[in-house]
Amino acid sequence: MTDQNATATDGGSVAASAGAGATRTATAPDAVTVSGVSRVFGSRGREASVTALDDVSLDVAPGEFVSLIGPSGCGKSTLLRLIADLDQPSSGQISVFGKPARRARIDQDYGIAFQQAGLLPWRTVAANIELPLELHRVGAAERRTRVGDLLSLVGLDDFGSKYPDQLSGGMQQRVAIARALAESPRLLLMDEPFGALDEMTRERMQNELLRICAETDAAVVFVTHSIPEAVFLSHRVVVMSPRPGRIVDVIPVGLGSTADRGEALREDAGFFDAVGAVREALHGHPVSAGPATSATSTGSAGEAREGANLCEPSGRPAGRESR
Ligand SMILES: Nc1ncnc2c1ncn2[C@@H]1O[C@H](COP(=O)(O)OP(=O)(O)OP(=O)(O)O)[C@@H](O)[C@H]1O
Repeated sequence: MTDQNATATDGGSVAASAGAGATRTATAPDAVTVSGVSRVFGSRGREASVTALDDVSLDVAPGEFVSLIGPSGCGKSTLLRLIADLDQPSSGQISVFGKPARRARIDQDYGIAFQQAGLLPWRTVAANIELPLELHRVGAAERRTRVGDLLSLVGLDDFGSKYPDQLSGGMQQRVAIARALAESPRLLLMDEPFGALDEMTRERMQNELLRICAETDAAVVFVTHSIPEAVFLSHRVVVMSPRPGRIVDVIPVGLGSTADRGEALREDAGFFDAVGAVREALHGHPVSAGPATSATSTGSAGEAREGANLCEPSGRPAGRESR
């Protein structure tokens, strides 16, 4: 595993190559490879065209947790949709586990969870979770077993027969995550899945997501506006510029494996250092690398904590290259 990272491309954007914290073998393809991808939305009538993404390159290793963060409209959701094959790039290539994105979608190589849980209100919790299995003609007995396992995994054993409107927002989101995991994907694509939750529920969900990732070893591409959330969850935080969206910095978070992360991390000095580093990068002042020590140079824990209160969290930068 390389220690990350990021290399400047001709256009000034940063190519983020898979790295820290995940297990890469010589033969396994990356979970996600985005190469020189741009997305230009066409003009309508008198409206000018919109370049949502410009020359974005990003690799995500198997089992790696990568967050995308950047100002509103910088193309985070667009990038996630391209990876999920819900939209096509104007130029560049995307592969998922070495396959074209379309093939990966057909093969159900990934699960998706968005900000709105998107549950079907007329189906019970169990029936929502088993929907992807039903669509792929998995037998009833196997579906029942799998749904039972998933309900346990997300801590909803007693709620399988309830309907979505009988659950809290956090519980609904857990159902959506269970559904995304139904086919044991090796990759999860998550677009602000906790954005609508209160802070306490959100932190609990973050803990659960880490536990689930540790258990399933899935890679995750996670869109968020919260720096602390990105830092707490990720092996690397990818920082994007205002439109046209480019990757301007990639910050490795050296806070250990997903399995080792717990509540105590939120008070860890390394966490605040990493929050500070991401915040600086977001404000256009990427901090030069250096393992652990360089993180200290991003500002005091107190300053970083202030940054966290402004919007975000995560781990100690383990050394990176930037533009
Ligand atoms: N279907 C579309 N047609 C035209 N423009 C689009 C379309 N989808 C996205 N855009 C534009 O592309 C840009 C990037 O949008 P996107 O939703 O990816 O940003 P984002 O970073 O996810 O924003 P936010 O953080 O606010 O969710 C925006 O300017 C948006 O208006």
